[in-house]
Formats: sequence, structure tokens, C-alpha cells
Amino acid sequence: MKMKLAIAGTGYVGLVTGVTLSDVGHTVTCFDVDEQKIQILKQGTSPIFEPGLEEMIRKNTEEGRLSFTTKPKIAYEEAECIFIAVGTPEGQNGSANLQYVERAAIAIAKHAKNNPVVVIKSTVPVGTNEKIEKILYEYSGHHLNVVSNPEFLREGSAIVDTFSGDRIVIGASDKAAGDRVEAIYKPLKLPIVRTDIRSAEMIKYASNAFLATKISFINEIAILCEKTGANIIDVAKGMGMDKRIGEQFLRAGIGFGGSCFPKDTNALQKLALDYDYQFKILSSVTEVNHEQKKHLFHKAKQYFQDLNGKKVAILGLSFKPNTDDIREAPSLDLIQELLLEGAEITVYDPIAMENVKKIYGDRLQYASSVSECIEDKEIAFIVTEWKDIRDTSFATYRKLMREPMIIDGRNCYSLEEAAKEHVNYISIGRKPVFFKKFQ
Ligand SMILES: NC(=O)C1=CN([C@@H]2O[C@H](COP(=O)(O)OP(=O)(O)OC[C@H]3O[C@@H](n4cnc5c(N)ncnc54)[C@H](O)[C@@H]3O)[C@@H](O)[C@H]2O)C=CC1
Ligand SMILES: O=C(O)[C@H]1O[C@H](OP(=O)(O)OP(=O)(O)OC[C@H]2O[C@@H](n3ccc(=O)[nH]c3=O)[C@H](O)[C@@H]2O)[C@H](O)[C@@H](O)[C@@H]1O
Repeated sequence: MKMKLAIAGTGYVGLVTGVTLSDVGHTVTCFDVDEQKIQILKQGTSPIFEPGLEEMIRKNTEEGRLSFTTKPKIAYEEAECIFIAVGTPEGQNGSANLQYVERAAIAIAKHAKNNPVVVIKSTVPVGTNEKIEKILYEYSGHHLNVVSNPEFLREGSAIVDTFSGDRIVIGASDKAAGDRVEAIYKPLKLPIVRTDIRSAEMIKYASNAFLATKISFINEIAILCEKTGANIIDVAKGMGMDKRIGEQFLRAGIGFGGSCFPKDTNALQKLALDYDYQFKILSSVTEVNHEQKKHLFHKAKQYFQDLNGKKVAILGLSFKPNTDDIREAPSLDLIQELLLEGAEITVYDPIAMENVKKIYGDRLQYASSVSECIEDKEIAFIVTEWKDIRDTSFATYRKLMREPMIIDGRNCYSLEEAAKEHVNYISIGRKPVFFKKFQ
């Protein structure tokens, strides 16, 4: 059944939801309060870097199923279902800031005329959907059903994640409203989990918190590997082959970043405190992650002591490959520490450089390729495992750097390769390989 849908918010989640649902045949109008964003979208350009997204925006706009507007009336008036996908950034004391969700609900209440189901896709604390139902009633004077439908896509693989996700969660108190949302997703042919509203809200936070826990856990095992002489790659492989553990999210590195894991782990801890409970595991997960983001810097200090005036290269700035998002990116922590030490920093990222320039301006130098970034440097830090960074051979480092000291936060190379290629190579959870003797 094809439906008339509206989306509030054209960030990652709103845009990908709008584009994919129009691609399976629904008519979708995306509304955003950001006029500049809507202008860009109307021209068929994506305001975010996401593989495959721009092509799909153009295709579905041209075929007449997808449109963009800054006028809430146009988006909401006739919609049968309205998805709220606005931001829920970290607010006071770590709690989720719900002001954007509330404003979106008020606009929906004022303009919707077709008795729509209101679907909350934004990540919101348990109990929020019920609050929004009340706001909708207060501002419209009649009852509108609210359904919780949290999102599980990842930046950088958002389209693939939407078309081949593991599950779609639908939390509803009204069966018919839940059925309507289920019907929208039917063409995707994905497993559907139906729950009550509060459980759906909790599934989202619990999933993100569990994945974040896996990362902090493997990062602590990596520290122990470094101390004991074990190899984290082999350890993670051996653990991950146990289906009860699973191989995913066992890549040790320099801590998790991004717009969601840090804020969602904090919001869940805050929610627990609101219910008079201290979520002990999660406070350790956050603490471990905080420390892990400084790991590369500490390694550099360990081998060089004084970094003042050192010429360093930072390869990769986004919080993960295939996105220009630098929110909570570990690169920012490293830059900050190195600036305080007085290092001379050159950075490179295939996509995210402009975002970093907005923060650091001329305090950094910006290179347009890996080679330009590492040329004549004393230390190269690998921070984000973009393909062109992973594909750079040790021979290139040897040719361009004074005396290659590579500190790799993403374990991009094998230790055998490093030993064979005569570079100094320090990675995560593995023995360092030294060509030149460091004290
Ligand atoms: N970024 C991600 O990969 C994922 C995000 N989420 C959750 O989805 C939600 C949205 O996240 P993002 O898409 O990253 O947010 P974002 O911050 O990139 O975009 C939010 C958009 O909403 C717009 N907006 C604000 N108030 C509005 C209003 N009243 N009406 C219409 N538009 C409005 C903003 O202008 C902005 O374009 C958050 O709750 C987030 O935790 C969930 C899964 C994945
Ligand atoms: O709620 C959200 O916003 C989303 O948060 C994450 O998605 P995302 O933040 O886009 O990216 P991930 O691939 O999960 O990576 C997050 C961080 O963890 C790090 N990571 C990931 C995996 C791993 O094994 N090791 C590791 O250090 C990444 O480098 C990155 O900094 C979740 O994976 C999505 O399911 C969820 O929808």
C-alpha cells in the first residue's frame, strides 16, 4: 500500500528515511527548518556525504515521489504518517535535549489535517513518546496516535543499512497505528519486532550502549595485550568466532566517536539516575572511552617525551570512514593534546577537512593527499581508516618521511609487513615494531 508521508528533519536519519521510503514507492515530503539545507536538497545535492544518497535523492525527486519544503503546512497537512527525525543532542547533565522533538510535534499538531500516525524515529528516552502524544493533543485538540520506531542505520553505510537492516522495531499502544507503520516498511521485507512503546524506546538505547560496551571492552583487552605481549587481532578473531560473542564491534582502536554512542551512553546513564539507579557498567564504558581517545598521544609521548616543535601528520579526521562527520571524533582530542604540546600539525582527510578547518583555522596545516601530509614529518598518526590511508604502502612512508614513525590507531597493517619494510610501527594491542631503537 503506497502512502503519503512527511518527514520532520533532513539530517542523516530524516533524509535517509525520506529517500528510501520514496524509493520503495511512497510519496514523501521532507520538511526542515533549515532553509539553506532545503535549498541544497531542492537542487538535487546532498548536504551530507553519504555513499549513494545523492543519486537516490535525484532519482526519486525526478520521478516525482520526493520533495523538500520549509513550509510545515505543505508537508503535514495531507500526510497519513509523519516521521519525526530531528536531532536529540546532549543536553544538561547528559540527558537528551528534547526541544527539537517538541517543536516538531507542535508544528504537526497545528498543520496536520489527515489524522496521521506520528512516528518518532529520533532517539528519545523512555517515556518521551507518551509526552509527545500529550503535546499533540494539547496543540491540536484531538488525539493522534504516536508510534516509536527507532533507527539503527550507521553513517557511511546508511543506505545499505536501511535496505538490509537486521530488524525494524515498532512500538505502539494502538494496534492499528502500529499496523499502518508496519505496512509502510513492508516493501523492505525485513524482520519486524512489535513491542509496547517504552520497550521500543529502550531497545534503541540498550543496543547502542551494548555496542559501545563491546568497543570499550575490546579496547581494555588491547591494553592488556600490549602489557602481556598478546596480539589483539588474533584475540578478537578467536573471541569473535564464538557465535555467542560475534565478530562485529571487536575492532580495538582509539575509542568510539560520532553523534550517537557518546551522547546515547550518557543519556542512558542519566535516565537510570532519574530512576534512582546507577548504571555501573556504562559509567566505566564512558571512562574507558575517554582514556582511549588519548591513547595515541600517550604513545607518542612515551617514545618522544618532548613533542614541542615536532612535525606531525594526522591521517583521517572524521569519526569513522565514509562520512564527513567529526562530532566527538578522536582526531579532535589528538589535535588538542598535540597543540598544547606545541607540535607542528599537518592534517589530511578526503572529505572532512573543511569541518576541521572551521574549528582550528590556521593553527593547523591542511594537506590534499596522504603523501603531501606525511612528507618530511617525524611522526604519522593514523586516526581514521579511510581506504586511501589504508592503501598507503610502508614504502611511501619510507620515501617521504624523515625516519618513519607510524602510530596507527586502527591497526591498518600487519606486524610482519612492518618488520619487513623497515619502519617504526606502533599500533593498538600489539607489540611495537622498531627499525630504529627507541628508548
Ligand atoms: N546520525 C545517525 O547516524 C543516527 C541518528 N539517530 C538519531 O536520529 C535523530 C536525528 O539524528 P541526525 O539525523 O543525525 O540529526 P541531525 O542533527 O543531523 O539533523 C537534524 C535535522 O533536524 C532539523 N530540525 C530541527 N528542528 C526541526 C523542526 N522543528 N522541524 C523540522 N526539522 C527540524 C535540523 O535543522 C536538522 O537538519 C537523533 O535523535 C539521533 O540520535 C539514530 C540512528 C542513527
Ligand atoms: O544511533 C546511532 O546514531 C547509530 O550509532 C552507531 O552508528 P555510527 O555512530 O554511525 O557508527 P559505528 O559504525 O557504530 O561507529 C561508531 C564508532 O565506534 C568505532 N568502532 C566501531 C566498531 C569497532 O569494532 N570499533 C570501533 O572503535 C568507530 O570507529 C566509530 O568511532 C550504531 O552502529 C548504529 O546502529 C546506530 O543507529
